[in-house]
Amino acid sequence: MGKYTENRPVIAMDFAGMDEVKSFLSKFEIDEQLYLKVGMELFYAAGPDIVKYMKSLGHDVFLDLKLHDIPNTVKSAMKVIRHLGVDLTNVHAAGGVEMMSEALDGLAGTTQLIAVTQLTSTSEQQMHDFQNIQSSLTDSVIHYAKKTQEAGLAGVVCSAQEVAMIKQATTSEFICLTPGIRPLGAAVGDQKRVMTPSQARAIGSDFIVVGRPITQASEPVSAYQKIRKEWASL
Ligand SMILES: O=C(O)c1cc(=O)[nH]c(=O)n1[C@@H]1O[C@H](COP(=O)(O)O)[C@@H](O)[C@H]1O
Repeated sequence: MGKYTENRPVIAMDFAGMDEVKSFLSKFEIDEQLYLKVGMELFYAAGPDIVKYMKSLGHDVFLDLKLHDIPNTVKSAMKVIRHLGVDLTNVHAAGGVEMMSEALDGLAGTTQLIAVTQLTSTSEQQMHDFQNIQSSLTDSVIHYAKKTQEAGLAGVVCSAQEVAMIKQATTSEFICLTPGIRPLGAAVGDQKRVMTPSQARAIGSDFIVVGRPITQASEPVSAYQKIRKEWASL
C-alpha cells in the first residue's frame, strides 16, 4: 500500500447534469463520504456549481478535465481551478514538461496534479497506427510517467496493467490512478486495458476510478459497496 492509497473507489460521475447527480447521490446514506470524479460531460453541463455542491456534502472531488494546450493557457486555467477547492485534477502528459510545470504553478500547491499517460481506451495497435509511436505501449506509458515526475507532478493516470513498472521507474510514492476497472463479468465497453479491483490493488494502484459498473448498475449502492470491498480487502 502506497503513501497515498485511497480505500474508496473514485466514482466517475459521468452524468448529464445536476438532477442526475442529485438522484444518484440520494441513494447513498447521508453521511457516506464518497470520492467523486467530475469529468467533461458533467462539468460542461453544470459548471463549477457541481463541484461546490459535492464539496458542500463533504465528498472528495477529482476534477478530470484532462487539460492539454499551450503552457500559458493551461496555467491560466489552473489558476481558476485552484479556487474550486478540488482535491485532485489532471492534464495530458503529451502536452509536455513545460506545460505540466506551468499547470503546477497555476495550482500553487492547492490541489494534487496528475497526468494522463496513454488513455485506457487505447490499445497498443491503435497507438502504433494512429499516434505513430512505434515503441511498446508500456514503454510509452513509462516514458510519460518519467516526464511527469520530472515536471514535479504527484503521479499519473494509467491502466493498472502498467502500475508495477511505473513504480519501478519512478518511486513507490508516485501516484498511479487507474481507470479501466471492471469487476469479473462486467461489460468492458470502450475500455481496452482493464483489470479487476482486486488485481489493481494487488499490483499497487493507489486509486481506482469506476464509472459505468456503478452508475449503470440496477442497484448502484450495492455495486459500489461490492467494488469497494473487493478493492480494499487486501
Ligand atoms: O482521466 C481519467 O479519469 C480517465 C483516463 C483514462 O485513461 N481512462 C478513463 O477511462 N478515464 C476516465 O475514467 C472513467 C471510466 O469510466 P468507466 O469506463 O465507465 O468505468 C471515465 O470517466 C473516463 O473519462
